[in-house]
Amino acid sequence: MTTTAVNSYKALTDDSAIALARTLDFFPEGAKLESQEIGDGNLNYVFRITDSESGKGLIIKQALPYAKVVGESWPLTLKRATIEANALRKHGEFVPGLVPVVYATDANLALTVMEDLSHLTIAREGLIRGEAYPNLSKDIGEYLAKTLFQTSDFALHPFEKKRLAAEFSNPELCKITEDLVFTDPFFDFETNDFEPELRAEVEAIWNNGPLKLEAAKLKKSFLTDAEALLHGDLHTGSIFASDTETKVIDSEFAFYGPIGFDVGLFLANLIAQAVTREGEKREVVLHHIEQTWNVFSSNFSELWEQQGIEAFKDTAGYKEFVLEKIFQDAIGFAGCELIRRTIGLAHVKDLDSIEELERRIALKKQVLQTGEALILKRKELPSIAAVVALVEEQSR
Ligand SMILES: Nc1ncnc2c1ncn2[C@@H]1O[C@H](COP(=O)(O)OP(=O)(O)O)[C@@H](O)[C@H]1O
Ligand SMILES: CSC[C@H]1O[C@H](OP(=O)(O)O)[C@H](O)[C@@H]1O
Repeated sequence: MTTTAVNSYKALTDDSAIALARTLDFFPEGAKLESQEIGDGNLNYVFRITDSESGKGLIIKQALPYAKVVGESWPLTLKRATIEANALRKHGEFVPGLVPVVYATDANLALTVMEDLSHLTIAREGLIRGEAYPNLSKDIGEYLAKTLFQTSDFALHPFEKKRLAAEFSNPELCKITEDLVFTDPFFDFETNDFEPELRAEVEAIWNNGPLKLEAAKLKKSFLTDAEALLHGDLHTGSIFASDTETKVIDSEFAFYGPIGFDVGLFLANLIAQAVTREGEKREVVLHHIEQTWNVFSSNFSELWEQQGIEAFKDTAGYKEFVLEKIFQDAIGFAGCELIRRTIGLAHVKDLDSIEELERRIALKKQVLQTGEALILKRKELPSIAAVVALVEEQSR
């Protein structure tokens, strides 16, 4: 059910969200509906509409014409709602169990109406509370392999791949990532945000020529390597989880980019969680880091063998070359994400919620060092086990 009425843009209120929900063929006529705005992200409104008798609910996500976290001084395209809904649907073709169902969209109102996942927890929140989420890395490894392989030139006719790349052209949201992940943290720019206790480490980054050169190369890859339809912002706050289920949401940053970007962002957010833990609880997250790559690469390899359409697919060494490039990109992108989540505009709660200043600063210094090492050593690290060993080494 896609809404067809021609509406001009207006921000929803609880009342208009309920009125809109009534027009969808979802709730019984006369149902007692309640609305709550539950958005906790940086950009959009999210209304949860529930039938107070049955408890049944749906989600209406609305993009604002600006970035919510900054306000009207940062205008932002409403087209991101269409990108998000279309990316959820496209990825859902390959991993139907790992994304929410999209029930309806309205491009003019910048709305996506989707499955209510409130029985799950945002993975970042659960991980901060010490949850293990036993299926998380297996599911995300599979999500990454299937969505990225199936939207790449290795699986699609070149006309279809280029049609999709044009459909998912997303310059304004890409610009946010180009600035906030790849540029601003490496310069003395106003958007950066860090504790005064980190100033010496931050200035060392701004003055580190070899590090900046590698960050520039990674930015170039992000700008130019149109390899597959990415999620574009795959952090643990974009994933709902429980012990048995995993669902990826919030794909408004989707575009055709380097496969390693989605992989690297997820790994970085696991690393930012791992460093906050000790003992067995840390081992759980370190295992997720290894398993994500292992499941991704074995699924990707299997898809290559069984469904690949590339003429060179059986040429000795080509698959290994492709996987090695993805691995090195992923490790470098993970390094950039770790740095930006520590000193850039948008931080992660895993680190920021540590109340004791001394511990928070010590862990942030460690994360910065890990980020730098991942960027600089990405071509020397032979395996995901070596990446985990590097994370461990930085903790000592
Ligand atoms: N399908 C859903 N079911 C239940 N809650 C949701 C759903 N989608 C989003 N939310 C809630 O809204 C919050 C913000 O959603 P998100 O898509 O991350 O917004 P933003 O684009 O602003 O980051 C999520 O952290 C979650 O709490
Ligand atoms: C001003 S956008 C900052 C930051 O927010 C986005 O994340 P989310 O929408 O999940 O909160 C994205 O990571 C951007 O880099």
